[in-house]
Amino acid sequence: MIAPLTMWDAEATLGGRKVLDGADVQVERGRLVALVGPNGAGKSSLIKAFVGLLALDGGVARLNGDDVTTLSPRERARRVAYLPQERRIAWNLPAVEVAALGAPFLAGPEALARAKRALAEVGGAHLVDRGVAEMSGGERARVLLARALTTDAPMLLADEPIAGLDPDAQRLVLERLRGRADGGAAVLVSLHDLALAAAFADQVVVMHQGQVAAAAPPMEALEPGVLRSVFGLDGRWVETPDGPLLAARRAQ
Ligand SMILES: Nc1ncnc2c1ncn2[C@@H]1O[C@H](COP(=O)(O)OP(=O)(O)OP(=O)(O)O)[C@@H](O)[C@H]1O
Repeated sequence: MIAPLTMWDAEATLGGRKVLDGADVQVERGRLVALVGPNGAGKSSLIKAFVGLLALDGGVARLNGDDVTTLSPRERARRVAYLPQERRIAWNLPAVEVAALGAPFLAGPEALARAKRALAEVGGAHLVDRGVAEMSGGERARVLLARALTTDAPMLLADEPIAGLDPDAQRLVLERLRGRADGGAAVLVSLHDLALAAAFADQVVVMHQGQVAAAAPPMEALEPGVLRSVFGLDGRWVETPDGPLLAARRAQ
């Protein structure tokens, strides 16, 4: 059966620069895939291409078998929840109303109830009635993540969902995303923390200069050769009872 999220041989250009250069990615139902890579590697571009916000020059991005560019915005929104890297929210609305925007297909009270549940899921129950313009960056990030979870779509793409969160919240959010995958969703998440990627993902896709440098179970994808050639790190993995730890220093 075809994976819900599939991208083949994707090519894309921004400002005259090739930002995707033959990228292949698949995310199966029930899987959490971590997208990692240095700054500028093309992670956001790849995620945007999946939701149809970046046009491909070549290749194809499919949502449940359909080329994303053939789907209406409404149909895209039904199929995929998207958390952009950009955390700006223009209006100072209460958190619950912002989170409810993730469920435009539901009646108001139902959307608000689901939004409240999603806020509680990400440790934001206390934020429900607070205006989003009067929040810290990490609090606002939780509200936007709740908006994506409110969608309840079978595919979930999150661009750096744990950036700016405290260590406890980082793990909480990854546990929730893991939970969505365990519940049957196809989840693709870009991350900079390689140890958390290794701890939570079924598979790690390493991007480098618009290409997929490795795609495999975490330890295999993030082997010392890849750590050195892609990230410039001399690194090795140490197994601990609490999960794998990365011991690393900048390569000389
Ligand atoms: N609007 C734009 N115009 C021109 N070039 C862009 C634009 N947005 C991104 N780029 C370039 O595209 C390349 C890929 O950027 P992208 O944001 O996909 O990387 P990323 O892996 O998500 O990086 P980061 O970890 O820093 O978020 C980079 O070289 C970047 O400079």
